[in-house]
Amino acid sequence: MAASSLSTQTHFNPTPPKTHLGLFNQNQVVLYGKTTTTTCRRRFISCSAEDKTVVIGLAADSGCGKSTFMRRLTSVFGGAAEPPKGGNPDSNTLISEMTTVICLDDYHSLDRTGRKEKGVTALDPRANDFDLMYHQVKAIKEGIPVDKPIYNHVSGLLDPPELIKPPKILVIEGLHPMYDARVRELLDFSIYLDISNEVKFAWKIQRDMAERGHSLESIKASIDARKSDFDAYIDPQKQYADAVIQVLPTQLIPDDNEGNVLRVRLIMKEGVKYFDPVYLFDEGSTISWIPCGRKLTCSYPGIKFTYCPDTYYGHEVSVLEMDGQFDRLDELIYVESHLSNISTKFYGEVTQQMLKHADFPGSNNGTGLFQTIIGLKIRDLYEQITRTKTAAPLEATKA
Ligand SMILES: Nc1ncnc2c1ncn2[C@@H]1O[C@H](COP(=O)(O)OP(=O)(O)OP(=O)(O)O)[C@@H](O)[C@H]1O
Ligand SMILES: O=C(CO)[C@H](O)[C@H](O)COP(=O)(O)O
Repeated sequence: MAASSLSTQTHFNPTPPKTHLGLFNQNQVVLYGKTTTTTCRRRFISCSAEDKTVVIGLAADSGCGKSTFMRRLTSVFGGAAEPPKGGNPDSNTLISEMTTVICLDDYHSLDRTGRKEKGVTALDPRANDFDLMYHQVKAIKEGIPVDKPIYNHVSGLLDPPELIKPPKILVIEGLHPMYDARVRELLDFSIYLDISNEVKFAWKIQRDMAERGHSLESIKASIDARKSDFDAYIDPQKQYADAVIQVLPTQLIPDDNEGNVLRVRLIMKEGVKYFDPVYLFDEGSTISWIPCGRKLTCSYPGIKFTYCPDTYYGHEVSVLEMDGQFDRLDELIYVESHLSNISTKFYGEVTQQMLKHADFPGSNNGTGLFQTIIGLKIRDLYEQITRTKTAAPLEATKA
């Protein structure tokens, strides 16, 4: 089915007969309710290793900066990310030359009315179809196009599906990319955006009051209504993430309750294939650095970086922390020059990326800085994986 034919907004049952899902093989399209035959990308008879899509998972609660992060990530790969051309205007998918970002809300098995009737939130696994998510992400990873459902956030209904062709890099973003062990296994790299309750509340107010006309009480009520499911189903996923970006109130201003200045921690798991954690000055040491002085303009409360080894859910990690905010973004080059393993292709690339998107939320603090660095690490990971895949057949021929 062509994406261009998918513009109606009728109620649609997203659960395909299980038998169809069990049938697909390397040369089949995993469709919503039926399976058809196709060939892999690059006209191979069957999919070879180098055809396989690299899959990245990004987990966070709603309103925690996933879209902003995605814009920074896709920009690292160049080109604008846009919804599928001629498709459903309410599609949640973003496609660029190298990347396709799919929103896991599309795997809601209950629409807005269905959730209300059953008394479950969208965070509850019972409102989501993990079997379909698993089979479709697996198929895409293997180079097979899929017919993915669409959850329409405007109508609250499940729309007819859209065709997703295997990209070079697939990002699955949403509430549950690391919830189901089978989906987790498919991820080449995973990120969790861990936004503390105070900060989440401040961001929600900023967006939902200013942009969506919601009242303070209704925002509070919606956060409270999701809290127990968030704690039960979303938050535990951070233990599986290869990198966590944790966003907390500043410690530079005693008893700060403004929420404007942030303390942001980049928690990076050690021993992850194709991922070398970033470090400050000296790998593995414990460092505290206040760069404010001649090279960096800092108004109150200044900027403080820390770097140290730690453990996180029983894993060895490196933690890089930035508390405070930049006054002048162009001076970030001074900080960048003291960071190592940032996977840049030229001196100043982090600063250039940050300046390019100076208008994005978080560009003057650690959220923007660490999201940009993770974007560069993902590019590096992708390049290493593809290099390995193309080198492997050559090695085999030599042997
Ligand atoms: N780093 C940041 N600093 C300050 N505010 C931010 C930051 N990131 C996001 N926000 C605020 O949070 C709001 C939500 O961000 P964004 O749309 O990126 O989140 P999301 O997780 O994609 O949300 P949803 O899932 O609800 O679509 C933004 O409008 C902005 O007000
Ligand atoms: O947690 C969410 C992820 O974005 C949404 O609340 C969920 O997808 C339901 O969406 P809507 O509120 O538009 O019905």
